[in-house]
Amino acid sequence: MTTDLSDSLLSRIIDDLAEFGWSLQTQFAPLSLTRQLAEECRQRISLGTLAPAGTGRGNAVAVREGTRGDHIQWLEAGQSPACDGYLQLLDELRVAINQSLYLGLVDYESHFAFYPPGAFYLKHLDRFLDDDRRAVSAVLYLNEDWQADEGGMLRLYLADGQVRDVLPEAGALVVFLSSDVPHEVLPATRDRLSLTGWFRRRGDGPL
Ligand SMILES: O=C(O)CCC(=O)C(=O)O
Ligand SMILES: [Fe+2]
Repeated sequence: MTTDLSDSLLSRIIDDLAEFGWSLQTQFAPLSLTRQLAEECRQRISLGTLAPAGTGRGNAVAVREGTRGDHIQWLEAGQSPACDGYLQLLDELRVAINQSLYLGLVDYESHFAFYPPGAFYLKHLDRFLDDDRRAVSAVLYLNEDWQADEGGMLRLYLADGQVRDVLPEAGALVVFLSSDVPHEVLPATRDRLSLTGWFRRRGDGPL
């Protein structure tokens, strides 16, 4: 298997997850890849293929402007070299997490997300009431030269009571335990692009 992620990067993420329940790697993906992904996201926005995100699943899915204002489109393998390159990196991370932390992660589901200026996502947990397969959340940001005064931070409420803000700067990957870390997306003054996804365990029930 090709290894595009360095051993030291993988160990930092795994050690952080085990010790703190989250990890931020500001230089996870190369700029060449995040530029292609940002370009692809912008094309999809202009083609109108991103749709307002719902919250919840199945019958519970509802587009509630008050809760989240992002537009999303799910990724599928084979759509573009950039998307496949990203999915390959995340799969490497999935295998490394399984080898060290025995989480039994079987796949990774991911979508492009576009927050227009002013859009936000209120404080929530990345777990559905009827589906506990999402175990580890991972978000890659695609925005070059993000300034703190432009807002758009991901605010994490950690188990030890600390609150941490993450800038959505291109190339940065934030990873956290889906059931343990409530978080919110603060409104920004500029477009905010990302790839948000979840490593999943095998489900217990018939779904
Ligand atoms: O974009 C982010 O920083 C986080 C997005 C998020 O929390 C979600 O889509 O569940
Ligand atoms: Fe979330």
